[in-house]
Amino acid sequence: MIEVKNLSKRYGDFVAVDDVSFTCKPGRVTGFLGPNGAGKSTTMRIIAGLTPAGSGSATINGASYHDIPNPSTHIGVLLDASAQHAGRTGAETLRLSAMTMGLPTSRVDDALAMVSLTPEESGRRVRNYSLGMRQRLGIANALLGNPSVLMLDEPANGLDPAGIHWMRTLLRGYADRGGAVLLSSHLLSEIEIIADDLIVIGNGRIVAEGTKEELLAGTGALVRSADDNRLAHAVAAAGIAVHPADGGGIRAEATPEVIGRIALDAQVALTELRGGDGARLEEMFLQLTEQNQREQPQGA
Ligand SMILES: Nc1ncnc2c1ncn2[C@@H]1O[C@H](COP(=O)(O)OP(=O)(O)OP(=O)(O)O)[C@@H](O)[C@H]1O
Repeated sequence: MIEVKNLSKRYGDFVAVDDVSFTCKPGRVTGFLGPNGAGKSTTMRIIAGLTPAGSGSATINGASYHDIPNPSTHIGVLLDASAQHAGRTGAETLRLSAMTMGLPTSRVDDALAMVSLTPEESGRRVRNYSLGMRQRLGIANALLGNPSVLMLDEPANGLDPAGIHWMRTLLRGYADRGGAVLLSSHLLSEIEIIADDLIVIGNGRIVAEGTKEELLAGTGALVRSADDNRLAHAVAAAGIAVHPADGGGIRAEATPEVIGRIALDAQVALTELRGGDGARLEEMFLQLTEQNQREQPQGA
């Protein structure tokens, strides 16, 4: 598993990762969600030993990357699927990787089979690969050493819905066999499909974490009515927190039953009433994204 404790990283005065702690557990697919520039790649690069931590620690199965004798047999990493050599075939790419990692080249066929790349496809040059095939090849590369931990930076980037479902099946199977997966995304919709657990990061800090069910359940109610102002006053008068909802209507921190009862008493006709459906996570994420766009450092 991956354990990150009080990890921080500065670039000059800019704090890219700020006291980040989380655990990525065996048997679980953990989604690392945050807008562009939130600090996901920096955290992953530190875990993979490519960027030194400012302070704090990141360990894989209890040891930091540089202290593991043959790291690729513990952690498979995909940080940039477009970084593969375009002139080599997929199979050549993997054979070279296997040799570099000191692994038998027999692992190449296993890894290709795991990501469903056919012999015809793996015999093609990478320059002729679709984005989806590049992602598959990158994941095959990460799986070569039969590691117990997989760490993938934006693996679903650019994949179509079928590709995303394929990835979910692959990662689900891997986690069901006891593996721990950490994958990042800047899209809530991707993470919702693929991950079991979520870590949400914004401006270098963890802002929410928990199981997908916990975070997406939301406790509130979304309500639209003939008179949202009057309803909001009635809800507030009942001592319930109320906020404007994205796209109109209001979001109240109570169950739909309670809100329905208040609307009835206040004689406000409802046009829509439903459970929060993760609206809070979505709103929080939208706010983070907006905030982040304002707070990008100069020249970054
Ligand atoms: N080598 C560097 N020097 C200066 N600033 C950096 C460096 N690497 C990253 N940063 C800054 O740190 C912040 C976090 O970047 P990071 O790449 O970790 O974010 P991210 O969440 O992975 O976003 P993205 O999805 O855009 O890759 C960004 O503002 C970025 O500009």
